Amino acid sequence: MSGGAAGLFVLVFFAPLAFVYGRAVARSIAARRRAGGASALALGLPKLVLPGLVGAALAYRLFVHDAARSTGWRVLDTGLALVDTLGGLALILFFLSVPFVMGRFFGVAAAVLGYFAGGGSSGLRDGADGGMPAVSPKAGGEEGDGVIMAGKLTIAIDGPAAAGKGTLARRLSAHYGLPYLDTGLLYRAVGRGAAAAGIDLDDPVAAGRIALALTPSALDDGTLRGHEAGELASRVAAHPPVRAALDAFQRAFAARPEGAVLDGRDIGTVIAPEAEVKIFVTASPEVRARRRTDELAAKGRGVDYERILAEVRARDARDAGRSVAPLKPAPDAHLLDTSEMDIDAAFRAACELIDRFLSGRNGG
Ligand SMILES: Nc1ncnc2c1ncn2[C@@H]1O[C@H](COP(=O)(O)OP(=O)(O)OP(=O)(O)O)[C@@H](O)[C@H]1O
Ligand SMILES: Nc1ccn([C@H]2C[C@H](O)[C@@H](COP(=O)(O)O)O2)c(=O)n1
Repeated sequence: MSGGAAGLFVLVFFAPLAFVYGRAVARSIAARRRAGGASALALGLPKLVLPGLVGAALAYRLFVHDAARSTGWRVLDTGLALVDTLGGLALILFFLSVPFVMGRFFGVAAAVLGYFAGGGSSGLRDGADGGMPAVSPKAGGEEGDGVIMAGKLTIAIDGPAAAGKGTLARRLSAHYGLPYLDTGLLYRAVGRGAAAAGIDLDDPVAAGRIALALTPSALDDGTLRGHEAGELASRVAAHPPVRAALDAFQRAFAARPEGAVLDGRDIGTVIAPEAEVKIFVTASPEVRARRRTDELAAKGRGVDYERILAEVRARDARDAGRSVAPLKPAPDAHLLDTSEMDIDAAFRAACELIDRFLSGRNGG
């Protein structure tokens, strides 16, 4: 076998091992990036120095060695001989060095492109990460309504209770063919889990433990969307350990290569500050309470508008007043006040904002 063919064989043979190692490198860069804020490229480049040198020596040995002739320059010839010897040594150790070199390059490239960004702090894993299935990987299994997009599009929707975030987010997800994550559902599952376990909802450590143990099956409970689970959610959501435990899953979802739609309270400010489009949906407390009352009445629940209004106000105050990730618009969010808009009008207004962004990006 020629040197080139042997080299190709070695690369293909070690590709699976390099993939596994590279994925670990990408995850570690993603975790450090979240902790320190530096870019994936800045964190990844130093990791390429040693594998770069070893890789160059290996490549020289595998692909150039046979063809190498004297250049007539003594210093250069000595240098190349040294490189050749180093490559030979690396070849001897190739069981270690080839997957290491390939894996490092693959891992840094994956981290820069945003793959494998999940840090794995809770039992939840984003399906894009090769782990457990995502909450809603596709918009109800539909393709987008004929919208073809080039490049990532993450849409962050935030706003107070009953503002219409979920209604809008689901329609945008279907329209643009993006996966959707209702982040409130995560906090609802933790609140419900904490109540079921009989722990004190104001105990941050105990609630944090429930969040760490959360698995996707806990999200299947249809009653989580109810009013009571919302109140429990709002209480446990104020605890830093709870938010920290749910952080990696949400960030990984937002960082999917194609993008995603997420709705919640801190998507534009904390979870996906790099989102391409951020919308802060709001409406007056009276309008929101009216919508919620009508929604519950339509389900046959006897509800009192004044009580719902008081609860909406109390939830707003708790969500906006907490010290971690409070409800507030990101500085670059578009405000969408739907007090005077029906669902279709709110959807059209959001699409206008998003389409304007897309056409600007495409140079249109
Ligand atoms: N623009 C709108 N006009 C009229 N009704 C609306 C509008 N947007 C949403 N609704 C209705 O208001 C109710 C609350 O909407 P939705 O559940 O989407 O709000 P949300 O912000 O996701 O609430 P939560 O904070 O509980 O997650 C639903 O009954 C929905 O159909
Ligand atoms: N990103 C999020 C999402 C939700 N919460 C908390 C605060 C809410 O009152 C509660 C329920 O959310 P909903 O389902 O009504 O959107 O969960 C949060 O703190 N951060």
